[in-house]
Amino acid sequence: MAAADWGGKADHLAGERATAQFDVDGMKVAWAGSRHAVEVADRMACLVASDPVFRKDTRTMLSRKELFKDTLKKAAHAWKRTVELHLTEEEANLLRLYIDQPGYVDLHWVMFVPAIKGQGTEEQQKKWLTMAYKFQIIGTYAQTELGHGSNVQGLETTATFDPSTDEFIMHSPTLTSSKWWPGGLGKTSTHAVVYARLITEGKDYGIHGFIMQLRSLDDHSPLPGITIGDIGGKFGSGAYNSMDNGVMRLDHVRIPRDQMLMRLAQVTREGKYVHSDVPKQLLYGTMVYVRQTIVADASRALSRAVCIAVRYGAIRKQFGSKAGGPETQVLNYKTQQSRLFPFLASAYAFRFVGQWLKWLYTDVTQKLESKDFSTLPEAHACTAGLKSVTTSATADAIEECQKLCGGHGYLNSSGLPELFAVNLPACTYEGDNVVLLLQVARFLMKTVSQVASGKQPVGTTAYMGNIQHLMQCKSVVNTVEDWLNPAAIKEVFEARALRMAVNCAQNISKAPSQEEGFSELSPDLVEAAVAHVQLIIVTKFIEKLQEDILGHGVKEQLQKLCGIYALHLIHKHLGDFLSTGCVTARQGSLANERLGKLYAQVRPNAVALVDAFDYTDHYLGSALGRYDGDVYSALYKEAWKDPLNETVVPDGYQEHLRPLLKQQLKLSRL
Ligand SMILES: CCCCC/C=C\C/C=C\C/C=C\C/C=C\C/C=C\C=C\C(=O)SCCNC(=O)CCNC(=O)[C@H](O)C(C)(C)COP(=O)(O)OP(=O)(O)OC[C@H]1O[C@@H](n2cnc3c(N)ncnc32)[C@H](O)[C@@H]1OP(=O)(O)O
Ligand SMILES: Cc1cc2nc3c(=O)[nH]c(=O)nc-3n(C[C@H](O)[C@H](O)[C@H](O)COP(=O)(O)OP(=O)(O)OC[C@H]3O[C@@H](n4cnc5c(N)ncnc54)[C@H](O)[C@@H]3O)c2cc1C
Repeated sequence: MAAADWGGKADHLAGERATAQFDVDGMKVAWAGSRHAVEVADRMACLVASDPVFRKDTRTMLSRKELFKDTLKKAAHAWKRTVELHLTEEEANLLRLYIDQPGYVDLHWVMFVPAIKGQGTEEQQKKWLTMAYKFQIIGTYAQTELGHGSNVQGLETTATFDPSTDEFIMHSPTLTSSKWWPGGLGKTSTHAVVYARLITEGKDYGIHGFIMQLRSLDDHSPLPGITIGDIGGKFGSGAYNSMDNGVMRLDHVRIPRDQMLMRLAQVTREGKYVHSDVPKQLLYGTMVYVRQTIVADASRALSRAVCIAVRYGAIRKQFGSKAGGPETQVLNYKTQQSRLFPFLASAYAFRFVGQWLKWLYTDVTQKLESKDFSTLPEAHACTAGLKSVTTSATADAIEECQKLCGGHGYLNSSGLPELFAVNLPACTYEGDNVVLLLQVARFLMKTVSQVASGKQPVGTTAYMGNIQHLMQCKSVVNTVEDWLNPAAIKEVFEARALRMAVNCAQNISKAPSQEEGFSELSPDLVEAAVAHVQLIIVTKFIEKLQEDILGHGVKEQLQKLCGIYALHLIHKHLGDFLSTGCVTARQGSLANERLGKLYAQVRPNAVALVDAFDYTDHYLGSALGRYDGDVYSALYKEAWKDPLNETVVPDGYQEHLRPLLKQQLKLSRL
């Protein structure tokens, strides 16, 4: 795919590609999940790359207004192409992904539609989704308020039932109850699922979802009683500024009773509150769904950054050998490899755990449909934990990739600043990462206490059932080669995670109350949660390697990457492994030695390993990450596109620069 994009010009990376020891096409299949997935992704990526409307090379130079209009244009064109080409849902989602410009459509498809699917009755779904699927209405997800985001139960917007008219009165009683942040709310959405406190018969029943029309379908003006606007510019140029995150205040706006999403609870004509026999946590179901998709987003964002840094590292040369030989490719520096290759391994690790999480989510959804709610807590813990660990690691890695590319990485034309700015908020939206890790910790503390009372844990906490062994085992690793053994790796990750969780549980039990103990221990709990989530990622990578993986050398490369992922974590978190007694200092240094050998083995395959992500130059959007490696011509060309270069002498010369220079010249002659 990328080769087609490259159009037959000189391949400055050909030498790198020639050293690959595996079948890149086979790796593309392993990455994408199936041959079919590669094929559909290729077709959609080409469709976007070849359409001038989807150009994005000057995006960071647009004003906010121009960028927003450009986003509207792209979204409308994407919809037109979707209809004209009769794209399937899978194809349409990929088309949107490769357009690569955050916009109202994301919220419409990723949150508004799933919220109605998950929380609406069949009748409500039929009515609203029919319109949403045809884009007759545009929806958003209006939960967060100016005063509360993480604490959903603290939201203040009210929905008071009025039995005399069979309506809810939607109201923002305070400034802090203003809805604040919903994407697409600012200027685009015609409808929203609004979360508000349900009040009926004088009683507050807490947060529920309601469908509200916000704007006229004739002239787009806000409906009476609704004040609405954009919340203002955000971090970075271009980036998330294409999205109209919005503010909304409601002044006693009336909506019919049947616009309360009634799958989980209902209000009768008389105003009686009736709760269905489903857990109330299903109200949070849309967040579980989106958190699961964000793990896939994280692996994609990380792989883009790594692709840019690896290709550029192979082109960029600094310093020669002392004997006056050729200059060294910066990718050959061991420090560059030890900083970059763990990200390469993490991109693959996150991709595979994301594929597994998608499976888990589908499995839980099927169980919920048959009223089996038993796996919901685990689904919540896995989605919250993986969303948190993968997005934090990704944001940090993109920032480091900028540094790995030196000065040129700081240019917008490297693609890295925008990639960072777009993905940084993933650490916050859909749940602040620390708040989510505390949810994982809560789940772990419950599991530890269940294990103590003899209950056998299942799923991702099944390892905790092996408590007798894991609390006292010592790693058998004795040589550098022993760290190649997946069972040895898994054992130390399990022992570390369990011991950290048990330590926390024991310390909490010493506190005056469970709540005080949890609060006091929260920094440790967050670390225990990270250890548990990293164990899940390592385990799923190891399990992936047990599948049939086709293609010459593909499995061998993945084994190396799996080793790098696990061993770099042991190196990075050696304090945890040492303090919990899972490994000795000597075993820690053997792990590091093994890591160095793995980096050397991956080096000749590095460019091919990022080629396997199968990104077009359009999607990558980087002068440094081009498939053909023609970096310097691209940087040079990109510079001239800057509006500052539209004139040789800059605007402002006559008013500010010329008088200054003349004045100084006059003074010097005195
Ligand atoms: C598509 C690409 C386009 C191209 C663009 C290019 C790049 C862009 C890249 C990506 C963008 C694409 C997609 C991204 C999509 C969206 C991003 C944009 C929009 C973002 C939207 C939002 O942010 S919406 C708002 C999200 N808000 C939150 O997440 C709030 C976080 N807070 C909470 O979830 C909760 O309040 C809480 C969990 C922290 C606490 O809740 P509370 O009720 O107070 O809880 P307790 O702690 O007491 O828990 C009670 C029990 O409930 C259990 N529980 C909690 N949550 C859940 C759950 N979700 N599911 C199941 N169970 C849950 C909890 O465990 C307790 O159980 P126990 O009592 O048994 O212990
Ligand atoms: C780009 C972007 C898009 C968004 N889109 C939407 C949208 O479409 N719809 C929507 O409804 N919302 C949206 N949001 C809002 C988002 O969901 C919230 O910002 C998020 O849930 C975090 O909540 P907060 O802002 O209240 O953070 P806060 O909770 O105020 O966090 C502030 C700090 O306090 C810490 N903290 C908070 N609680 C605890 C605790 N219990 N223990 C320890 N530390 C704690 C956090 O770790 C953080 O460091 C979006 C946000 C962003 C940035």
